[in-house]
Amino acid sequence: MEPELSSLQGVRLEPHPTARNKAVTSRSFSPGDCILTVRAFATALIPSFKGKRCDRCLRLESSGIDLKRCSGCASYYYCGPQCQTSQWSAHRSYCKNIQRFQASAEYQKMETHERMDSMLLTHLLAELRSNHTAECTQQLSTFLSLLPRPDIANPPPICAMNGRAGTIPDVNDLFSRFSNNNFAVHSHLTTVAHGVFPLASRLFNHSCLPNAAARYILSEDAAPRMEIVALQDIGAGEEICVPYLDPALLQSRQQGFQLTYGFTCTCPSCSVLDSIGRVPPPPSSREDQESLARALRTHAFPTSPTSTSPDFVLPAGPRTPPDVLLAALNESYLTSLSESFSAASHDGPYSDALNVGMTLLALYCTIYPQNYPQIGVHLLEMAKTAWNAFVTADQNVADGATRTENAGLVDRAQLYLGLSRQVLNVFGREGDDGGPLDEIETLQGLLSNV
Ligand SMILES: C[S@@+](CC[C@H](N)C(=O)[O-])C[C@H]1O[C@@H](n2cnc3c(N)ncnc32)[C@H](O)[C@@H]1O
Repeated sequence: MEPELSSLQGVRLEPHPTARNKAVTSRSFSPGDCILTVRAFATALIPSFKGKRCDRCLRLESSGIDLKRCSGCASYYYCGPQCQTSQWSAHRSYCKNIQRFQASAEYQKMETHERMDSMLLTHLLAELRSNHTAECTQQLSTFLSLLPRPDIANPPPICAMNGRAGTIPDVNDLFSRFSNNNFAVHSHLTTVAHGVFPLASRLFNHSCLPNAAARYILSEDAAPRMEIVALQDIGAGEEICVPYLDPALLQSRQQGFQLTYGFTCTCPSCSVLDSIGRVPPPPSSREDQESLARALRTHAFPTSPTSTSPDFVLPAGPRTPPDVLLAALNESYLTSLSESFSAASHDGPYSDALNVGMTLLALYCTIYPQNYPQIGVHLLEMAKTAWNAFVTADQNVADGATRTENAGLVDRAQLYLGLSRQVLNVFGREGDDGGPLDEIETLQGLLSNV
């Protein structure tokens, strides 16, 4: 058994019929419990964050964080001498070569995802050349024990390295474990980097109705940490699954599992979609769209009197939709609801935003499992929209809304904010300072002063 597996607490591996192994709990976990915490073996910033985040700890430049450029390559940025020093032993092997490599024709002709792979592989190899600690040896042993991707592609070009190499595994062996064992590192649910976390890869299979999710902790002078958080009550002996792809990719996700990971998902959500076969397109007439939206809201919130009543509750988890709702499971329906909500919640009319926002919430609750963070973030956006509608209330009255409707907006903002807090407290904080939980407190302060 790999050394890292023997010291695990609360989780053990068991055989899985098609995925080799599965991680099961050896005790129960409650929502919000941290099941596992692991440090990144290697990371690479996504290009749009280069120069805006520290290349070592990934923290964002801000009033308290002043990034300094590496004077050797002028391509890497650090939040301070501690991050630069601890990265130096690995960074120095490619520091003098990285500019030439990234300007080269072979790098320039690569697609964005290939460049990400190239940089992540470069960083991983540099780490292996420079780091001979017991932790590094363990992480390498776990990484090499991972299932290789199904169709082994050629590794991308990597940056030339200086200095002695020591014993390093073959690049093909490393790369064959890359794409199916690679995590998007996020801050406030926005992807900022890709990272290799071997133990988490070894343990967790995918489900589109996951009972756990990964969050990322960024702290000064440390490689980012991944924490696997329980989203629901998980009994002893249950499998722990995380989402590899966004479950909202209702039609495209199965192809993603096949191409990138080489498996067919048979989770309950995929089984329902499989039994439906071809999902009809969303209706085109306004009348049919409204009737679909109404039916979806009734399906998602059967026990709630109305979406504005103080008794409004979120469902305990998604239920299979009846046939009349099948068009709502077309991926394009979610896209169009999101776009309509986003446009109206920024520019108004806010009443339209709140209306379409409730339909989008109903759809999220039909797709995502209970306490999924995207549900909480959407509820926060709903609360902000109700607040914006309230603060522009005089204008609304001029536009024909009654004063009673406007007074109800504060109660609605409060209701959505409470539900958002309930969901996001389970996922907890991740990434940079600030973020949704702080925004909730700011809005709470404003609401309390009305
Ligand atoms: C990150 S590894 C997961 C750990 C893996 N079970 C093991 O024993 O090492 C990813 C690989 O596990 C398999 N896998 C993950 N989730 C699966 C699922 N829901 N159904 C079937 N295979 C799955 C696929 O082969 C995938 O490429």
